[in-house]
Amino acid sequence: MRIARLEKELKEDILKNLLKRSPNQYEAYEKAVAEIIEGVKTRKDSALFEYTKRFDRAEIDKDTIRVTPEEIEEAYRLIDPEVVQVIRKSAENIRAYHEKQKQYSWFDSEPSGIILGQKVTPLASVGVYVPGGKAAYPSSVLMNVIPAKVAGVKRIAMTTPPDSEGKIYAGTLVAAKEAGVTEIYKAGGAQAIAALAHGTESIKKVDKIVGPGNIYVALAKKAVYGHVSIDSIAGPSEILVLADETANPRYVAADLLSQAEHDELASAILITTSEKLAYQVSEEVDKFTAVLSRKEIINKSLDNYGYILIASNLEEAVETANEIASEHLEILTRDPFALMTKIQNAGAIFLGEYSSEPLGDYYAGPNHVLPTNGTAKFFSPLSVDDYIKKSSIISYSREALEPVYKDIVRFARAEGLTAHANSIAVRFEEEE
Ligand SMILES: NC(=O)c1ccc[n+]([C@@H]2O[C@H](COP(=O)([O-])OP(=O)(O)OC[C@H]3O[C@@H](n4cnc5c(N)ncnc54)[C@H](O)[C@@H]3O)[C@@H](O)[C@H]2O)c1
Ligand SMILES: N[C@H](CO)Cc1c[nH]c[nH+]1
Ligand SMILES: [Zn+2]
Repeated sequence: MRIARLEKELKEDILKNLLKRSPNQYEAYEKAVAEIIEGVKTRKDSALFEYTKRFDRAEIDKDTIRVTPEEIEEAYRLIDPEVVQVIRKSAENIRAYHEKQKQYSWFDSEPSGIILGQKVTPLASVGVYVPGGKAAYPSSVLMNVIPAKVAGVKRIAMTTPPDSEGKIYAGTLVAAKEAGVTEIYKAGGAQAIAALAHGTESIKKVDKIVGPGNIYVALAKKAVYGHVSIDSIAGPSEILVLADETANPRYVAADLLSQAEHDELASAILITTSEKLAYQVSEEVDKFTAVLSRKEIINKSLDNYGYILIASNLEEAVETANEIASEHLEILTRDPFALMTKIQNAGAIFLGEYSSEPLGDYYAGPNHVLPTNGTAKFFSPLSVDDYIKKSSIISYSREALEPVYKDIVRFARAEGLTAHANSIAVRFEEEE
């Protein structure tokens, strides 16, 4: 991996390079995505099937697009029962964590006759995109669906690309069944997002689309936003490791590669105060990569967005980490908790040498759909909040309104809105 000293210019170059991965920079893909969305919007199922044939090489029609109960039963037969057990345990952890995020309606009432409150309502329908191009992601099924179930969403329509035989990976189907998905469709990419947003003969429109995906998926979500709601746009995976001389170089290398293997556009960055560690990690990266099955993707992503940066001190390391605002941040230093308090921007923070990133991807419970491309500066992990909406509750009795109504009338008149003033004053006409 390339090793460099962390200097101001280099820091700026790296940030620019990382930001190139942002969906805002992908004009080249935008046109293709716009055409796909327009196609599905106007020609519905027929366009959806056509694009599925073109991009996934699968023959899908109105009779085969929706996954049947028999296909799900078959998936359970195909999948190793021990994997089913792990999916169940992991689902339990995810459910327990997200239950703590649940928000409840509340009402405050005062003796004067004022009731104020907030009513929490789950969204009625959600579309969950599960990526399936370069890898299958049963874990992402759990991460997207379980918070929706905890929130109380009734209709959860999942889409994921089929393989060239029109099938979906058995693990993805098992995870969907375990998590409680109500409908599963064989559709991927921008065409799936368009179908969920605009509806087709086979897929009914949803209110919100969530889930990560490649550049086509991300841009399609961006394009349909406003017509439906979306979660934040989770793009290619990222890891940033902050390490000092106490870190184990094999662990650091392994953790960097865990995210580099996702995608050629994934990013893996080490910032360390130890030059010795920098060189050791680079060696370990080479050794691991040589024997890893996804070495081609890894090599490309490391060439594109892999860096080992040597910082003069931990303050400089932390400052850079905050600017990069990585999706995942691992802290492998003498006192990780002390450093964590200085972290302003990161999607998920992993502390200590036994908290490797995949623990969060699969098992611990917090969501693995996290802000990428520097958006951890203002976005949060996917959560139960993404699946609810709130309504304000206001109720005043006559006794509560009477002492304040003239103030409200005055305020409305000050805005020149006499109908507003009238709607308050009309209730006290006899006192005027
Ligand atoms: N942030 C997260 O939580 C998270 C979780 C899992 C995966 N990911 C990321 O999601 C991404 C998954 O990407 P993927 O490609 O494996 O799967 P994907 O399902 O997102 O994309 C596959 C689809 O892309 C479309 N496509 C491919 N080439 C196309 C072309 N030339 N023109 C138009 N459409 C085309 C096809 O329709 C195909 O079905 C990776 O970047 C991975 O890092 C993120
Ligand atoms: N690391 C990914 C999010 O960036 C999530 C994932 C799913 N499976 C493995 N990893
Ligand atoms: Zn991962």
